[in-house]
Amino acid sequence: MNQELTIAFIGGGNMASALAAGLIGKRCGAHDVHVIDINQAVLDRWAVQGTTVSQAPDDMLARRRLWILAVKPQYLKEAVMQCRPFLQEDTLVVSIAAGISAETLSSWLGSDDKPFTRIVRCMPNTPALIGAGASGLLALPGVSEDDKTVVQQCMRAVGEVTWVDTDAQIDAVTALSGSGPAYVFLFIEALIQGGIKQGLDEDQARTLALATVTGATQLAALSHESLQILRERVTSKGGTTAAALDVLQSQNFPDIVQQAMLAAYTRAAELSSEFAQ
Ligand SMILES: NC(=O)C1=CN([C@@H]2O[C@H](COP(=O)(O)OP(=O)(O)OC[C@H]3O[C@@H](n4cnc5c(N)ncnc54)[C@H](OP(=O)(O)O)[C@@H]3O)[C@@H](O)[C@H]2O)C=CC1
Ligand SMILES: O=C(O)[C@@H]1CCC=N1
Repeated sequence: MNQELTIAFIGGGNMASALAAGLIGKRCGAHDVHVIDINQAVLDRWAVQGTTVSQAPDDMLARRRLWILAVKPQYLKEAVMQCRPFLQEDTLVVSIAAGISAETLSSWLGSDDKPFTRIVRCMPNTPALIGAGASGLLALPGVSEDDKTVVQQCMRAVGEVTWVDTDAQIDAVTALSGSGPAYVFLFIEALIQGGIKQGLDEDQARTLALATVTGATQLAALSHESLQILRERVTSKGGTTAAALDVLQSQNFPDIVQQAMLAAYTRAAELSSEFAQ
């Protein structure tokens, strides 16, 4: 564990909690983490874990090397402006906010003649809570290789990591893995409801649905075969799976998923232009 790493979460809600659950104990101790959140009930939940907390930025923030900006995009500029006076030369800023570009953050954190460039945009997801997350990362040019390593090691502590080159690609990561757990949860909910409609009780349907999605995912990850081959192995000619897949294909299931992803991507771009500069 790297005891040198000190972290501040600006915004201590769902995603900050998921990240901290993976980071505390692996990358830092609870006492190395400072949480700033306007909501006292949220802070009370953090304080019992042994982190320091405050409702507004203070000197503790200046003493935290890694800042993780974790408020909703709509509140990010206000939060950044409140935190900016505490920024140090060696502060490394990671923003997990959907849609807000690295360039916009750079202008908020810096001044016209000196934009702040030690910024990494990160798009994580909530399975980070159990160390099974997936994150996309984008570094501004001011980020050193050492800083990139720090961020990469943090995010590796909570799951898979991939670096991308553009804000548009971070929006694509948002549409795929950032929002993706919600699509999968909806699919599992539908499987459970389908099982119940066909006569299973809720516990049975839930157990089978979760085991099916986990098993299929693990098989896909461990197998050397393509997803298409794995799918075809389930699909006996004239059998039950073929009947089900016919319905999914005729309703354009792949297209529906891609339309949903496009809506997420488009919303990220909207947030970007709404809050730019
Ligand atoms: N949830 C997810 O799956 C993912 C979220 N993200 C991104 O993470 C960010 C946080 O999302 P999420 O954790 O879901 O949101 P939450 O609303 O759960 O958490 C944000 C917290 O920040 C607090 N807050 C608001 N304004 C300020 C401020 N000025 N200073 C300090 N704290 C403040 C909020 O208080 P209050 O509730 O009282 O307003 C809330 O407790 C978003 O930008 C989102 O795009 C990225 C990937 C996945
Ligand atoms: O819904 C959102 O906007 C955030 C970003 C990705 C997941 N949750």
